[in-house]
Amino acid sequence: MFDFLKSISAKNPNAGRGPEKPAVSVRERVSALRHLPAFLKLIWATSPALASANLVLRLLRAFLPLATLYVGRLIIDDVVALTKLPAAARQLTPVLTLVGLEFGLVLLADALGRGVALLDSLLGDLFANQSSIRLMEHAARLDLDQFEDSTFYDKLERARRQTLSRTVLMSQVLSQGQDVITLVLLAGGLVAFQPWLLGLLLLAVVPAFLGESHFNERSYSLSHSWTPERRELDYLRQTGASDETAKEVKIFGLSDFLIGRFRTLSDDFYRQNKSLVLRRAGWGTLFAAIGAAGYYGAYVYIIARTVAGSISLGQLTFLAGSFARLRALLEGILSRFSSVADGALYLQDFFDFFALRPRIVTQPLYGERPIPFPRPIQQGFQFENVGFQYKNGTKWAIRNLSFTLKSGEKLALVGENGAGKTTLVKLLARLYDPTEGRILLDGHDLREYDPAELRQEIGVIFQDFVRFQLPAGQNLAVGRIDERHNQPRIETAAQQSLADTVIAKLPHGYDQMIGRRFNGGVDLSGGEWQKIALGRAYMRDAQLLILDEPTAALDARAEYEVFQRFKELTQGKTAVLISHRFSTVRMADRILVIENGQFVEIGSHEELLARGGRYAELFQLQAAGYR
Ligand SMILES: Nc1ncnc2c1ncn2[C@@H]1O[C@H](COP(=O)(O)OP(=O)(O)OP(=O)(O)O)[C@@H](O)[C@H]1O
Repeated sequence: MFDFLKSISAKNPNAGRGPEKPAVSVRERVSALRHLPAFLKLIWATSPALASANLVLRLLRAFLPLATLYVGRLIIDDVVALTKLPAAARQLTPVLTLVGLEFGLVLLADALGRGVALLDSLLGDLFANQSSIRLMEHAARLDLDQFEDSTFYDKLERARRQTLSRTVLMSQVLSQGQDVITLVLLAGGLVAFQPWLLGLLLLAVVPAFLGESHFNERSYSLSHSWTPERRELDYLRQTGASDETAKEVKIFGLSDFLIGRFRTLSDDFYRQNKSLVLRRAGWGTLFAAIGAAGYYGAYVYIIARTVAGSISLGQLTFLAGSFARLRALLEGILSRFSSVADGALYLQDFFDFFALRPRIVTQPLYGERPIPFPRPIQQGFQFENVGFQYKNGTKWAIRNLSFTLKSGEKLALVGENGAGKTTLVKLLARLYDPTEGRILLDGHDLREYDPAELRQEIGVIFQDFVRFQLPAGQNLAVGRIDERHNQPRIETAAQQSLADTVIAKLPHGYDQMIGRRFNGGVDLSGGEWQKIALGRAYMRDAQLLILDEPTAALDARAEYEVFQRFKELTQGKTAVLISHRFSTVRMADRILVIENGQFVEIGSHEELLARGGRYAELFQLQAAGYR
């Protein structure tokens, strides 16, 4: 009978598509149910008031089907009894009272049903909002390298995607409880009459349940194994039509290429899903027919007993009604069981994501507490044989690097593309921890400080700084977001970074929305954006300022002015500058030259020129370009 299960399993819908996740076993599905208590706890915590009201209404609602059927039975028996009386003796009042009672029960059931739906929807909305907030909060706590890992993205993606289906899961779990109570009550009536009818009932619904769970499992496996492709589809959709990419897509004529890839992937998914949906519909029809046959078998039996006179007409309606109701309930419960198990599998992704822990945490050598950050920094930072390898990288980005960044010093980093300059500053800001060696601050390993406190004391502007779609003032204030209402401070930072000249030209000044994504937004030129980003560093008021290619997009005059101010503004502060422009680099107290992640030389501009090494060579090369 269940050959279809084997035949379907053999035709793995993912066949031929790279590394695939095996179909989820029944054991995995059942074991995923263990997440339900934690899930219900989360729902309860969302709003105990709404959750308890929901439970009370559902409990009341669970009793109504039995009560309604029972009153229906009394009505029919009364009517039959009345028809047997002489016309003069027929009293309608008791029957009408019963009809009134049934009417009341129907109204109550409807009101309770609506109440439950309302509470489900309110609770679901609240829960979805809170889960999204928790997801964002948790993602913010994780490390940068976790974001660079594609399996992490898949987890995040699945956890995020499931926000909506989790609210569906919530009402499914609650409805399940409600229906089980109704079922037990109705089954009690049926068992009292003829226990084997219950067996017939099970026989009628079990095949449908097995079919449902099988297809749910296939559907989950398909959807799970397609997570990376779905991310790619989203990426293609975004790249094919967004303000950020439109320019290059047009110039390079990329739309056919992008659409072609999108079409191939989406057609492939459509085909696989279609075949699954078709098989599901086919088997579903057959199982529904089996269920109906079971019902009519029981119906014939009950009719035969009524005709034989062993039960009343009212009992006939009650039993036939109970049987039909039970079949629908049982079918619902069993098929819901498999979608609950299915939803619980998704819960696994949700809890898996929350189980991820950041690794960049304080690791105090002595005692429990991180050591307090020095204010001011006394000696500075010391790299001791530092090596770093990206998790997904094949070679060392930095190796055997030792040097000192003295307190108050302005250090420039020089090296060719890919030499490891940005990696070095990411290590300084503890976005990553060294793979080998250590970085000391005032004699203590950076790992002994609280990472949040460390980052507060560091102002970094990366070359790929974010162009936030926010008003100009807030775009500067992201450097110190708790000061976003401090207008004088924002304006001072803007003056220091020359962003004030950009903002002065905007129609709404500091309130002008920047970026084209939102209504009324104005886009800026690359250099104008850079002045805004630079302003963030001045908002920060940190002890260590790191500017990674801060002036690459600035015109010659702006660059000159920025560096005139930079020297004044970083008086007494430690600063690291990364630049390919020697006009910028030469302003630093010392210059560290690195190549392939390794130390080459360090010294002032004059010292390095006099030495005639790599720096002198690169400097002459650039100078020759100007002659
Ligand atoms: N997130 C990453 N994952 C894997 N490898 C990376 C990552 N970021 C950088 N790399 C690799 O590490 C090496 C050093 O990169 P880094 O960005 O530090 O160079 P850089 O000196 O700042 O270069 P540029 O002058 O081009 O900005 C390069 O080989 C680069 O390919």
